[in-house]
Amino acid sequence: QDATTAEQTVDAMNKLWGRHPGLRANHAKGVVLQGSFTPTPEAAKLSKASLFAGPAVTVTVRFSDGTGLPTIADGAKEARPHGFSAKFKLADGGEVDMVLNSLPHFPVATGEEFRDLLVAISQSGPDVPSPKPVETFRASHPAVAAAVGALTTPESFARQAYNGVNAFVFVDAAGKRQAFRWRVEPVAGIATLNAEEAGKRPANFLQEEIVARVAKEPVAFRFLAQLAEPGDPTHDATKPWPKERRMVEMGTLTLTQAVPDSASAEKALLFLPNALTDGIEVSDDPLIDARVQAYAVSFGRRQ
Ligand code: HEM
Repeated sequence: QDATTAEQTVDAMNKLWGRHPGLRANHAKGVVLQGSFTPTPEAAKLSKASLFAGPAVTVTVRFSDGTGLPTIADGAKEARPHGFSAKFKLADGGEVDMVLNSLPHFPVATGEEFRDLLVAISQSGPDVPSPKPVETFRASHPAVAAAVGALTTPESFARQAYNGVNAFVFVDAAGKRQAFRWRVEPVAGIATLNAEEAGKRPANFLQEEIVARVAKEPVAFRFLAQLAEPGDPTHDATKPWPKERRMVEMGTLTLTQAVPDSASAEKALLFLPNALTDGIEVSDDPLIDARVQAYAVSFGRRQ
């Protein structure tokens, strides 16, 4: 993907949601917490990454609402998908990032298509006659309706499952490669609100609830890797793999405290889907590079 696509994508986000100094072009509203990740013995068999060799490492997590609107209500339909970003601090000084959200799969397969979708939305205001550009786009991209239709509003950031959507590749000590997708499940279980309940909640209920919850008790998530079988597409994030694919338990993340000054912490943070370590690699999914470029453009604009 050429660099202009990323610029055009962030331009489209800024047009849709406004440009807010110091804040992210997408997932602008968030909250930062801290904890640790403990790998399972199975994890070390799949990947030689030091992250899975143990002992536990420190992790910074940012939960977020969708869109670049910094004051969006957490219960709004547009605040979905909710985001989950994690930065693992390795013993060797390196870092691994995981940038997940609550979509079961992505609405489009490439960065160019995502830019086109955002542009179509920005050209489809209430006064535009049908078929609006976004309606035409959705008609030719059925994965959009399937992805968006599966979204829900959680009762808590701690009661939501998050998906990696993009495929990555584990490399084990013998050099064997295994494509996988991340799935993060809340130990407290999934709990969703219906539209009416979500609409009645205070604007910051998810942000405030997670801070209050972690002050009382640790908040834990299971990290699962869904393993691809030969023939499963790794280059197309619109295509979920069959449900019966093996899910390997890779470890548990336990959040133990909110970061005292979340606003300044999130300003300094940049999560990149290709920030990996020896033993975890990118796949042939073109969205990964598209994301990396767009996140860098957004980061540059929010300095
Ligand atoms: C071509 C596809 C995509 C583009 C262009 C895109 C673009 C962006 C941009 C520009 C930001 C703001 C980055 C920053 O300022 O740090 C962002 C944030 C984010 N995106 Fe994406 N995104 C894409 C796909 C995805 C996918 C597939 C996921 C998850 C599965 C995802 C999850 C997130 C999350 C969780 C954040 C907030 C990061 C944080 O907490 O700092 N995005 N995205």
